[in-house]
Amino acid sequence: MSWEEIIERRHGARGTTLAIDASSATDATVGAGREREDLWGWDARPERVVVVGVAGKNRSYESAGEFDLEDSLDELERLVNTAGCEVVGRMTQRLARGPAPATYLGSGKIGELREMCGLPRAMEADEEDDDEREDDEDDEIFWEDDEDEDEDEERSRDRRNGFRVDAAAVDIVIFDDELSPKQARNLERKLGSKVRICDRTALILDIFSQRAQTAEGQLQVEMAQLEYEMPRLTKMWSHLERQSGSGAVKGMGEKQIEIDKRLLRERKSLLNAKIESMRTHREQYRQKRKAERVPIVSLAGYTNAGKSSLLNKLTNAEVLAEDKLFATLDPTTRRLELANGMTVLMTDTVGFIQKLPTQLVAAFRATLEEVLESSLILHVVDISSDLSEAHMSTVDSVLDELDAGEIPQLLVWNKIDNVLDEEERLEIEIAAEDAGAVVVSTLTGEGLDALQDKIVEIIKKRTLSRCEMLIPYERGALIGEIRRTGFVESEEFLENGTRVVAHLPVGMARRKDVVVYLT
Ligand SMILES: Nc1nc2c(ncn2[C@@H]2O[C@H](COP(=O)(O)OP(=O)(O)OP(=O)(O)O)[C@@H](O)[C@H]2O)c(=O)[nH]1
Ligand SMILES: [Mg+2]
Repeated sequence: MSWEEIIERRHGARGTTLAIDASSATDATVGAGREREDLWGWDARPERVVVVGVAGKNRSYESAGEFDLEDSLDELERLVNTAGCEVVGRMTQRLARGPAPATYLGSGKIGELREMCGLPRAMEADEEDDDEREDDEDDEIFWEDDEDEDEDEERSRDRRNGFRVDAAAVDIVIFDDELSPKQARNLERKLGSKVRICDRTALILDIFSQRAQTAEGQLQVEMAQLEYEMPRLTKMWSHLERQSGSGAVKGMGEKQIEIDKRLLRERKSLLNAKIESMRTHREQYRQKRKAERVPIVSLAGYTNAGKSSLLNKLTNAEVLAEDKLFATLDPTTRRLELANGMTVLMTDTVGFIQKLPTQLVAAFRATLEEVLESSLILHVVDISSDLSEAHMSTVDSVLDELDAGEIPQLLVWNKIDNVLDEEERLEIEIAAEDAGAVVVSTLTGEGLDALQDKIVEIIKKRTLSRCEMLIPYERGALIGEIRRTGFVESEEFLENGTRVVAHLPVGMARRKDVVVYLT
């Protein structure tokens, strides 16, 4: 049995957690679904989702630069839509100490959630078991309602009213944080078999697995999915044990878990080997590039900030740029000739998001190694978003996690064309000066010349050293190379060669074999 089959058994017949169909992950979701329904006579409507989030009291959501609970759920909804599903309801709760360790939500809220899913508020007595009571005790110790709850309830209800909640039709409940295996097990029991549960991490992993184009990307996502599934395996067999209570079945369940775990472990080492060999290949390629001494400029930023659009605009690349989260997964590199003739390699990368699954960060580290080698990171921000500060700090912390925090960074505040209010625009421009950011619009082209100048200036300052040299006439070709990798400040034709003052990459500036250094 392949590990996909194991996962299939756990998540239901259609494979992935959400059963996303590649064709449904487009804007035409509903239309495509309906068409198929007409053709085949079966219901292919998008799956209906209720999103659920919990906030802790200890976070001050009021300060700028942080996502509040509703923002985070808005983003989760966009993820759900990106995955081709439809959000029909939303539920929030503020708990003094954040999500309840046993059940994520407090028990009162779980009743409400059951109602939202078309189930009776209270569980039937025979649905409860020993494990359950123990969990409830846990709840009492760990969660208390916040005094602000009334106000929060109000907000939550407001938003919820905006949805078409047809209780009986809820297919999946998606939680805004990664659920621990214990939380997932308890919630599954409390919501019954009609409704599937899923969390933010599994949702993002599903989107990634749908979108990965290259073999390497696919392997990395599969690896991350394995890491996610491993600790959760027990869950799918424990119901057998509970139902029968018989020793024999219990034994069988345990045995099956062992077999599954072994299968997953084997798959994991196979993946590891494949990833490792691709890495070696990539390394060779990188060495080749290094030998060329062309500086690398990476694009990093929150998902949907406009990284691919910027690469396309500057280099006429044709990378897919669209109004979807995680449009880009696999890195693309293009040569970019800057205004003064200097060439850089510009690399587009996967976008970041808050609560980015750690399994993914680990799995994508190999791809993101390019970022680590770059001379400059362009940190692209959608400055027209209300959450731009929160996005920036998320990106900074992911870059830190990848050990890229020390690489020179240039903030590129994009989508300025979206800011129509003059006063707001002015404020952004003033703030940009303080932050050393360049304000641009990849849509209108505004600010892109200034951006290129700034890239040149930084690369010149950070990675080039100024030298004055005499290049013999027979080595004239070298001047072409100097122009490509650095800048020529002045040239003067002397008797025994050309006197050149130039800014060169450190490696090149030491080529004493062909150059006579004057300073
Ligand atoms: N109004 C406006 N829209 C923009 C601008 N730049 C990009 N967009 C739009 O923003 C959306 C996202 O752009 P992408 O270039 O795909 O963003 P990305 O950062 O590559 O996103 P991921 O690959 O998902 O991480 C697209 O719909 C673009 O058309 C801009 O300057 N102004
Ligand atoms: Mg992109």
